Amino acid sequence: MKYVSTRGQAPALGFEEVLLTGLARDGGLYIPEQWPTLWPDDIRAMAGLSYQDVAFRVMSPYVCPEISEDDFAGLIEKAYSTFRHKAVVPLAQIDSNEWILELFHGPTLAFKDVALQLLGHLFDHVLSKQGRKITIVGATSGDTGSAAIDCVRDRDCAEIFMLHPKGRVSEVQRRQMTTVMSANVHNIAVEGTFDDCQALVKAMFNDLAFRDEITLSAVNSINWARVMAQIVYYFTSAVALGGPDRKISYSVPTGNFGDIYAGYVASQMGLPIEQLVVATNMNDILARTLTSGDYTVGTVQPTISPSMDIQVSSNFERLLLNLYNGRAGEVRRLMDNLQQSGSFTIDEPELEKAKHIFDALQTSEEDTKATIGELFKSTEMLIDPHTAVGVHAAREKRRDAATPMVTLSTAHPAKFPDAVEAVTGRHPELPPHMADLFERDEKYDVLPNDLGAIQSYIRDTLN
Ligand SMILES: Cc1ncc(COP(=O)(O)O)c(C=O)c1O
Ligand SMILES: N[C@@H](CCOP(=O)(O)O)C(=O)O
Repeated sequence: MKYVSTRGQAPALGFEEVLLTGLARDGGLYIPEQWPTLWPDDIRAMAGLSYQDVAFRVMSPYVCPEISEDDFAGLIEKAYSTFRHKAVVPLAQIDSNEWILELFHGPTLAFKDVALQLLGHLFDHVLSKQGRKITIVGATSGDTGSAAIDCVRDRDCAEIFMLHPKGRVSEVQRRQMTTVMSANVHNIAVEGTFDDCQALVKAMFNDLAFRDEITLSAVNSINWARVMAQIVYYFTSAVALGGPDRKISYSVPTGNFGDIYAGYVASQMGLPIEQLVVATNMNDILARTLTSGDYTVGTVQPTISPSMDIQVSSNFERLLLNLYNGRAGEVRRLMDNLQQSGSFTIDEPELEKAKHIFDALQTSEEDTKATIGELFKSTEMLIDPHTAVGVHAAREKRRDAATPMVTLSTAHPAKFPDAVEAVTGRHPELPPHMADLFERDEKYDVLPNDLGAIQSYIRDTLN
């Protein structure tokens, strides 16, 4: 499989180089040259298989034979052995024909573990084969950070620098990152928003001399391998609910558009998906764009679902290339507009194409809280605020009550205890391996939102 940049001006790469490269050298994101197809019989044959077996069938066309089938199957086994649920991502029914897909049973209690536990093993495998070391620089609004740190902590092959927006992640999220004392882990609280952190990371990738000097790699969803691993759970959940002989709809709490883009890829590979609902909080740039075509960057507003407090949504660029049928010149035109004026407009035919499968809704803080409360009352289930945004949008935007609707439950409620307790009166408990989180020492540095300052910090730490 070859991968090409969304902007069409970087070399095509194989899987291993895409894994290590992160952002393409022309500023674009890598995607596969074509989608592998899984035919209805291939999908039907997934019924009753373990998550690991389905993961192999879905991902191996992207990875093998560059990594041998045996090695890849072994990496998958190791990656999902750390999950607390045998099904890895179980489904829970919340109403008639309505489900949540629990993606938070990994070590750091968020859906990011599903991809990042695998990424850690892929990095190890490829880097030891090539005898190389990398420096990872990532940006987090709370969840990618701890999941990425967990997957590379104490490994010789990587140093990791994680940028989070100071004061804008939950205390549990911050402590999950800053209480890791491993020598290869470096946390930086940036005086800015998540968008600032992400822009700093992209600027480091676009500084080609710097990126080569430190052998820069990515753990954010700009890395194709992140998206790839997230495709799998659309297949496992659809098959459990009668796919491919029945269409399934999904509602996905959305920020950087990685998780829902993985659903779009699943549909392109052959999974019959009726509808993908883009569920945003008050930071509604994606809901606005998919309604009117106008992508205009606004100011980030803090919410009770902080991991989605994002305006500049990285993976939307991947969808644009698909909507424009691979015409990278069109993506460059839109991205140039974005850089120059802070906005772009999707052309009408491409917007219509998107609307075939995507619906979108912005959920207010009040509706988020009401959904947490309502679900607790009707099912005794505690859900986190991100999941609540998804459930609310699922209920408002559902096209057909006969089609099963699955909301991706992206984080454990104990990551956001204050918001959940305020509504339900019930304190969601952290699992035993994190029970002493609030007693652990923290280690992090605070830096200004300044590229030079952060590059110097990274250079000084590495030397
Ligand atoms: C808990 C949670 N839900 C939803 C999202 C949104 O996912 P994506 O950025 O892939 O759209 C994030 C982070 O991005 C998250 O941490
Ligand atoms: N919500 C994310 C933001 C980063 O998104 P990513 O999927 O591109 O890593 C977070 O929790 O850090």
